[in-house]
Amino acid sequence: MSMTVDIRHRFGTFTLDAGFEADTGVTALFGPSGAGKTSMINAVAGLLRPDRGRITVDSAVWQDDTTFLPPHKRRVGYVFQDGRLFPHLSVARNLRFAGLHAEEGAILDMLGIAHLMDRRIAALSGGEAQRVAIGRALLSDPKVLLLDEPLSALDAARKAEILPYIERLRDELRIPILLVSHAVEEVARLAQTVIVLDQGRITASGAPAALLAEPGSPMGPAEAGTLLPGTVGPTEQGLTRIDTGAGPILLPEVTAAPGHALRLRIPARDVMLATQKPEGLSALNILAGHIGTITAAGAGVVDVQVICNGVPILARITAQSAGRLGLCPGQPIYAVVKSVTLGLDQVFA
Ligand SMILES: Nc1ncnc2c1ncn2[C@@H]1O[C@H](COP(=O)(O)OP(=O)(O)OP(=O)(O)O)[C@@H](O)[C@H]1O
Repeated sequence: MSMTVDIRHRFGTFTLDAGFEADTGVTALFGPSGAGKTSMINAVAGLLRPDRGRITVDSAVWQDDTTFLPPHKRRVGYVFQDGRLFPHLSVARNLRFAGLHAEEGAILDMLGIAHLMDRRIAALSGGEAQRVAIGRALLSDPKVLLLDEPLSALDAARKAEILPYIERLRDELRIPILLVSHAVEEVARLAQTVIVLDQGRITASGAPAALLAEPGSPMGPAEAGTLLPGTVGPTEQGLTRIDTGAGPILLPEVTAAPGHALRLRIPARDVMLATQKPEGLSALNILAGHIGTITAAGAGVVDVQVICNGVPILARITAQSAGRLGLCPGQPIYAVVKSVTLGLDQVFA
């Protein structure tokens, strides 16, 4: 299944003018507050009627110059930031409001909420309530699932609890999922494709790893970094070795079992460079490589791509340091990764 969205709409001085295609899986709409993310998904849901637009889902036209399907004729599941459930009613009653569906059991299992049916919404954790809200959206058998910052109201522990369920939806539902988010960690973990919106326009799109690895990243210069696939190795003295293409990386104990595949996020600002192999350093991870590109990444800073065994790692240093060290492409270099910055919140499957 796939959808195409192309919208132009004016709110006073703000103009939304953006188009994209989304396939099965998660497409993230990413950008700062006021960029137009919610307006985009509201237009998909039919809650906003854009001045001009064309929206198609598979072969069905939801909007074009002569058509505008009202919201109830669009097969969308919409999950709002705050869930919008009826707090005084049970989970079962809340779900019934969406109507019954033959695959109900499978959806409840997929979200891990089957055992919560008799509980009142008010007695659920924030994460459980959001899973119920997603369940309610799915029970209408939508062609497209819209998630508007579904995790933003949750604390870190609840976020961690719900993320695997959203990953299951991504992997098992055969429909496009549009995820509105301004959290890089979330997008990096969940999305196959990121659409970066700024002031109503698309400024970049692509796989999160590719966008983050671009010097001065279009997802925000402060976010530039590396998403590095790895495999969990042995744990010794509280440190787990992750084997990556760029070399082994040590992390404070990782709970995933040896052999488990995961990805590390290494923010460019947490990587230092040394022209000689450092000795007597508290940082544990020193990767040998050579310099690929050196690109200006904002006022007084450069992003240096270090190629380690063919794998690029991004380092953010001051332009002054780059000059002082005499860095140039092709030069042998050591990337020093401060292991303390690789917390478990940045390690995910
Ligand atoms: N109904 C409306 N009337 C007038 N202006 C609106 C309306 N809805 C949205 N806007 C404006 O359109 C712009 C985009 O808003 P939108 O909510 O789509 O952004 P967003 O990226 O989702 O932001 P946030 O992350 O804060 O939710 C903002 O400048 C907002 O003030």
